[in-house]
Amino acid sequence: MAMGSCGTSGGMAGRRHAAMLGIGTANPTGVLVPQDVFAENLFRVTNSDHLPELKEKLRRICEKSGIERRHFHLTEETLAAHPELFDRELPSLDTRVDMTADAVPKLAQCAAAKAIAEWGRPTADITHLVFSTYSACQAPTADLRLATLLGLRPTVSRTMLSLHGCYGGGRALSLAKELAENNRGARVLVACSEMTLVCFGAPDGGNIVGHALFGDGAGAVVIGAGPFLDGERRPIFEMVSATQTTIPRTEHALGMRVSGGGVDFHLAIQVPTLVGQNVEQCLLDAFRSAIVDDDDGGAAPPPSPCSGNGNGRWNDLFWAVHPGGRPILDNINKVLMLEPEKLAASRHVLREYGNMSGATIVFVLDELRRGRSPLPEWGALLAFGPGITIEAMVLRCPR
Ligand SMILES: CC(C)(COP(=O)(O)OP(=O)(O)OC[C@H]1O[C@@H](n2cnc3c(N)ncnc32)[C@H](O)[C@@H]1OP(=O)(O)O)[C@@H](O)C(=O)NCCC(=O)NCCSC(=O)/C=C/c1ccc(O)cc1
Repeated sequence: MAMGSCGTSGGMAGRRHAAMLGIGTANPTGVLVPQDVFAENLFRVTNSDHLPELKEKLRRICEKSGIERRHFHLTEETLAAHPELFDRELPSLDTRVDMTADAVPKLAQCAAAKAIAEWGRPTADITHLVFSTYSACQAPTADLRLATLLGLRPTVSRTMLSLHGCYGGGRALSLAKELAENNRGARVLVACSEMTLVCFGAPDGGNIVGHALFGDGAGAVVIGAGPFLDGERRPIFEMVSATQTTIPRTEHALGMRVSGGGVDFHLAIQVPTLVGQNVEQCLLDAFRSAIVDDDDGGAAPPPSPCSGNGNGRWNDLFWAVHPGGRPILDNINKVLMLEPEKLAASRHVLREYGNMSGATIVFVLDELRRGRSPLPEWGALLAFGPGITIEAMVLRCPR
């Protein structure tokens, strides 16, 4: 069924949408843990084998997670040298802050170097940096360290997003779109770098799902709006419109809190249902605010939700959905009546890396553009996190 159009809202002649010009991802090279031995390993290295029922529960959760392997910065050797990282009785925040201060921006550097190389222009042409992480515990913050590692200009305009969790990547991309479209010639580097060592601890009833889900990784994207410069590659995805929605009265459902033992997080069992119940309205709002790029010489207008009832029509799009957890993808699939392959990129990233919080959405975008078959012209990006906040973006794959 073709997406129709019945007059898109707010066509704006001459408007140039920001576009992604380079994408890079990176994972720590140290530890790759297969999910089927994760529970066994975790209980052994944290001296928790006296809790067999909890271990069995983690094993059950791992089996249902849709994850096959995850990368971690933290090694068994480091844990052996720092028992405070798994003994909640011992203060460990200093250790975590010291360890992440360098490791988080260095992982971001690996992803950013790839994104910049693909973009094709000198690093000095980056004008803005937006950095997102849940490991930001000190100032000067990780964005400055990354700027130094990459050799960005001292005039680069930096913004740090901290503790946004899994919607951090979506928020950073949305902010970069605004910066690129409203500052002529701006080239914005988005970097998201997430490391579980800031929240790692011995398993207890409260954090068991997080242990099964989260992994370490970094994603980076260079974003700019036309006119494009010599040497710049063809836009990968245009960022046509973006919305942020907070689901009312769901503050309790997802959260993080810095304590003496690191960052504690909380994931309510209702999160997949809440996301499923609210996602279609967020998408309708995002598509309503999409603007026709009249400059694009005959480009089709964005699909308009006012010309149909939504369901089924969503299959005309490509999908970049943050794989927060397997049931979240299942619920979105069901609510939007998507064909199974529509979420294949999200499921692939979940399977190969787990949930890398804000960085994950960059992995999904990277996976999508590497796919064998051509993508539909229009697509949707979704990311979720504490709030519950849903970031939605209408994307266009230039022809
Ligand atoms: C793999 C799970 C855990 C289980 O699969 P299932 O299909 O729901 O299976 P079951 O319904 O049989 O549940 C298996 C067990 O897991 C338990 N469980 C099922 N969700 C739960 C639950 N949130 N609590 C605590 N027990 C549970 C459930 O009660 C059950 O326990 P038991 O009967 O003893 O086997 C699945 O529910 C899942 O992936 N849930 C996580 C979804 C989720 O909230 N994702 C986070 C989205 S937001 C985001 O991406 C990041 C936020 C973030 C936040 C902080 C940070 O630092 C960084 C990032």
